[in-house]
Amino acid sequence: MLNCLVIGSGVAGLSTALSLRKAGHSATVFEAHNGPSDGVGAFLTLAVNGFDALDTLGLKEQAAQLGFSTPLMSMYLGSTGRHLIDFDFGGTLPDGTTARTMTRSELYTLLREEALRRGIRIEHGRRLIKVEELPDGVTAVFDDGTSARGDLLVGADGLRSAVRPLIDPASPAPRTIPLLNTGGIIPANTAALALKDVDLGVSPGRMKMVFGKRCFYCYMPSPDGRIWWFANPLQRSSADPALLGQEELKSWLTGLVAGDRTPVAALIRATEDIIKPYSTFDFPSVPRWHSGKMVLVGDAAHAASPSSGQGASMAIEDAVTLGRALRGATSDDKEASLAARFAAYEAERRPRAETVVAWGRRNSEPKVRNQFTRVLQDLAMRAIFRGLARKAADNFDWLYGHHIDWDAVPEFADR
Ligand SMILES: Cc1cc2nc3c(=O)[nH]c(=O)nc-3n(C[C@H](O)[C@H](O)[C@H](O)COP(=O)(O)OP(=O)(O)OC[C@H]3O[C@@H](n4cnc5c(N)ncnc54)[C@H](O)[C@@H]3O)c2cc1C
Repeated sequence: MLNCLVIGSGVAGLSTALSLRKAGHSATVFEAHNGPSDGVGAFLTLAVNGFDALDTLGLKEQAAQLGFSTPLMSMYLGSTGRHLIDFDFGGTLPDGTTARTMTRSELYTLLREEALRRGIRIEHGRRLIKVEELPDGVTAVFDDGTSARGDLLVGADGLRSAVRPLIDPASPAPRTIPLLNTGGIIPANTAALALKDVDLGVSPGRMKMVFGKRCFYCYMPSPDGRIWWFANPLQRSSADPALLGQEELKSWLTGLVAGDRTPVAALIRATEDIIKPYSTFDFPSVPRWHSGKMVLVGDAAHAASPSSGQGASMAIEDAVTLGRALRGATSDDKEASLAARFAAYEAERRPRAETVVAWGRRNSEPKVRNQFTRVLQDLAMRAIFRGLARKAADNFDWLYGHHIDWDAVPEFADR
């Protein structure tokens, strides 16, 4: 058995702690926030590959009750309102589970409660500032002057990881993506009143994605009457959008979508609390995911653009793979054995995670988005769009519908 210190209580940290427990180890999670933290953004869509990975932690059934099923995406051109194509959001598992959209707190609460149920301690208000590597383990030092001893340390501390530079001081800084993000959720009662004559053009379970000229946006109704939306403005405002008040924010955003033939302006107006636009980031490539007794998971290792819709699912896949790589390890093992296990984990995860990062980045460039829109218009005019787009739809499957046969992934001992 190993005594594992997990830094960060996001989706990566909590699922890694669960996976390590499942592998027979003890795990303690240390979180910088004073209380439970639900991360940035109001909601996320968990794709089928995320559910597949959760299944190995025994959580798929509960997770499949969260939020609402979102199996389909429909794409539209904002300027003409033209419907382009419907995509299957990465398939359906044999038992009928599809991608689901949920609030972050729903997913985090599920993971936290399961962690506590399995005897995992979550300690809040413990910000890691230093790690001392010892011949027989590690000591994590926190900013409140306390410390903790363990056999190994997992950096699940997100985009601005404190563990990453300890593993490799030359590791790059996060890259800003030219993609602002904003959005909101309209409660059912507001939606029923303010939007009663508005035709959304989609029903629950279908995410409507619109390529506007100056803004890319998505919205979807949930079965309980709420309406969820997010927007990526492709043009900056003259003032820093993060400093805009709600009314200024509404008029900037409605200006960006003016002329689009969709009801998004009404959605923006009906939202009481629009999320302040914030910049988004990714990493080109983190040279080393592990060193000595430290290893990275989740965004700390491979933050991808939100436009990939995959960061949370990738984090869960990491967690499961690391747990498998550490199965059977003990605190008596030599350091070389731990290094080999970490290397096996990294070899399994790096290619897929970095493909997602690269793919997300490509989709985040406004230039590419505009070109994509033009190409789509062009293809539509030539009336061969549908055939080609169907091919493109197949291309989504490697990402969202990717099914890892976890039983076939060799555990470390089998390699
Ligand atoms: C706008 C937006 C939309 C997104 N939409 C989706 C989506 O639809 N689907 C999807 O799968 N993914 C989505 N993602 C990506 C997803 O949110 C992230 O990939 C995922 O949350 C990463 O989880 P994590 O646990 O690695 O990092 P985080 O969630 O960042 O968690 C890291 C934790 O570590 C803590 N921490 C940091 N430093 C320290 C320290 N020194 N000591 C102790 N604790 C520390 C932090 O407080 C935090 O709680 C989206 C991201 C954004 C920004």
